[in-house]
Order: sequence, then C-alpha cells, then structure tokens
Amino acid sequence: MTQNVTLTREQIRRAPKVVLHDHLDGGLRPATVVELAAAVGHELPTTDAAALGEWFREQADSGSLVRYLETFEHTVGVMQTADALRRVAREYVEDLVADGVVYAEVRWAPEQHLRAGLTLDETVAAVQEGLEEGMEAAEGTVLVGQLLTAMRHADRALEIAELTIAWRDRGVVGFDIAGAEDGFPPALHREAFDLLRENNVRFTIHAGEAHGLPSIAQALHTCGADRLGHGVRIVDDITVHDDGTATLGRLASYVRDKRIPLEVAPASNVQTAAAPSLAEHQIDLLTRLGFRVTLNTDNRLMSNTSMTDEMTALVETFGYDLEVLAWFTVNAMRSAFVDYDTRVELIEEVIVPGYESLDVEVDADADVDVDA
Ligand SMILES: O=c1[nH]cnc2c1ncn2[C@@H]1O[C@H](CO)[C@@H](O)[C@H]1O
Ligand SMILES: [Zn+2]
Repeated sequence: MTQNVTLTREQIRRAPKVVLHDHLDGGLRPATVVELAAAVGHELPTTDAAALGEWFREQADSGSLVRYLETFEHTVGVMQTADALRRVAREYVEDLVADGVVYAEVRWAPEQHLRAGLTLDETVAAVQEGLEEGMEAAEGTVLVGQLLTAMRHADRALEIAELTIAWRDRGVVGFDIAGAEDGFPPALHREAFDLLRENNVRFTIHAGEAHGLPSIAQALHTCGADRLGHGVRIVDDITVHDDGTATLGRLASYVRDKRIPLEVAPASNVQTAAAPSLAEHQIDLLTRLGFRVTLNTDNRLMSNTSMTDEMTALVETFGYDLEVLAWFTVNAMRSAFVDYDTRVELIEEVIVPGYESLDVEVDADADVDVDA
C-alpha cells in the first residue's frame, strides 16, 4: 500500500487521469463566458469573471437537478457560433492537459447550439476542429473523443443518433442522453437506442441521478446502455448491515457482476442532492464492493472542480491512496468508447507507468498493482 500522508495535490495533478463524463457546456472558463457574452450581447448575472465563476457554483448548489441545469442557459447561450464552439473546445483541451488528463470523452448536445443558424453537422465540425487544435498543441499527450448528447425532454434523439453514426470515424465515439431525469425515462428515446445498437455504436445514459432503480433498470434492459451516467442510486438496491457487510439485490448484483461502468461525479452529486454529502457519498460503498467505479467531473464550471480536485477530495475524505486512484483510472480507460487497441496502449504505456513513477516518489517500497 502507498502512503497517502505524503501524497500531495501536485502529485495528484501529475497522475495520469481519464474522464468519461464531462460536459463541454459545463466546463467553460468564466473569463471566456464573459468575453463571448460581450461579443454576442448575451446578458449575464455579472460580467466580473471571478464573481461569475462563484455565481455558477452557488446557483448550481441548489439541491435540485432541474435548478442546477438552469445555469446552463448562460453557457449554451454564448456557444452558438462556430467560432465560439471551436474556442470553447480548444480551451477545454488545454484545461484537461493542465489537470493531468490523458484521455477524455466530452459530451454536449448539438441540438442546443442551433439558435444562430448553424446546422447540427456544423456544430459537430466546429467542436471537432477545436478539439483537434487543442490536441495538436498538446503534442499527443491527450486524446479526446466526443459523445453526442440528446436532451431527454426534447424529441431529437433519433437525429442525434444519426449524427453520431455519421461522425463515428471522425472524432465521435458515442452517444448520451441528459437533462431532467425525473419524468423523462430513457425508454422515451428507444428508437434512437435501437438504431445505435443496430449500428454497433456504444452509448451511455444519465440514470440513477435524480431518479432511482427503475431508471437504471430501463437504461440497461430496455435501452441497452453500455455505461451509466452517475448511477449512484444503485445503492437503493444494497443493504448495509451493522457489521459493515452488504447484501446486494438483483439489480445491484447485475450491475456489479456485469461490470457496468458507473460514471460517478462526487461534487456534482452533492450539488444536485443525488448524494447527501461528500463524506456520505455512495462512491465509497461502491468502491469497497468492487463495482466498476470511474471518477468524473461532470461540470467543472458549475462545481468549480477538476479531476485533480475530485481526487484530492477523495484522498482527504476517505483516505484513498494512489492504488485506488490508479484503479479508478484504469476502470475508466477500460470502459472508454475508443477502440480496444488504443485503450490497452494507454493503460500499458501511459497510465500504469505514470502511477508507478509517482508511487516510487511517494513510497519507494511500494508496488502499484493495477492489474492492467
Ligand atoms: O449531471 C447532469 N445530469 C443531467 N443532465 C446534465 C448534467 N450535466 C449537464 N447536463 C445537461 O446536459 C446538457 C448537454 O451537455 C447540458 O446543457 C445540461 O443541460
Ligand atoms: Zn452529466
């Protein structure tokens, strides 16, 4: 075991990281929101970048997913031109690199970016250009794929599924549905999921965040999701006994046995009240029980977070060591939608050596056992 007493934030920052659940329109720099808003005449609650960053975090701290989502009006509102989308995507990659991320899947909803006349296809092209500019500037140290999101309260999922298929060899690696979960079950978009499965495209579904077990069951069984966005309410199907042992219900067993990846985002879950607090967050039970847990940021702007912050908070709250951080990272890389060869290469050549070299720094006698 490694000695987390000496694991510093800077070491955590340098650890290779993988993020599977991160919204492009939830990760803008506050200063960029201010500049883009001025250019298009979008009215913001404040035009001071620091105050605006604080405003997003406070508003998102609402205890309700629906109110949390209202804050996106001010990011989506300034991301309506090809130039704005390209810039946001490029800066997104720069910020990932600074955070030590080596592989990311960035999700966003093309249908929300048509107000100034762009077509769906043009929005995806603009984001892809920005991502490629960012990746080139990073000289191959980070790989980013797009996940195209359809909004669950709207009716464009089939079109977005078609768009995903059209872009699958040009930077898009999968599909997602997002938005208010309560009242909008995933099966509403069954046609889209059927089309994706017929075309062998993988997808994730936000489920088990604002709604519980029925939403998770439907996402998996009716829709065929490969991963669960959040999925933390799976704990409703787990009974923890006084001696610390746990009994899993059928659905929880299915999720664990089938190694369904859970895209867990602790800071976001606390803000939307999907988790009562960080100390009581479901991630610790799910990690102890060996679910395929991955760690994610969800919305870096709304939660004022980063992968480094999320990892640091877990180290401080639960005493996790480098081995657990490496486990989250390998879990995520194994669950990524990019092709298998790329996943193996990143695990063997970047992630494992990265954690091993940090481990030597932290504790010269330790081994990192990440079972690649
Ligand atoms: O955690 C979440 N749960 C559900 N929907 C979300 C979450 N975070 C962001 N979005 C929604 O996804 C859209 C596309 O990126 C965002 O505009 C926001 O409305
Ligand atoms: Zn999300």
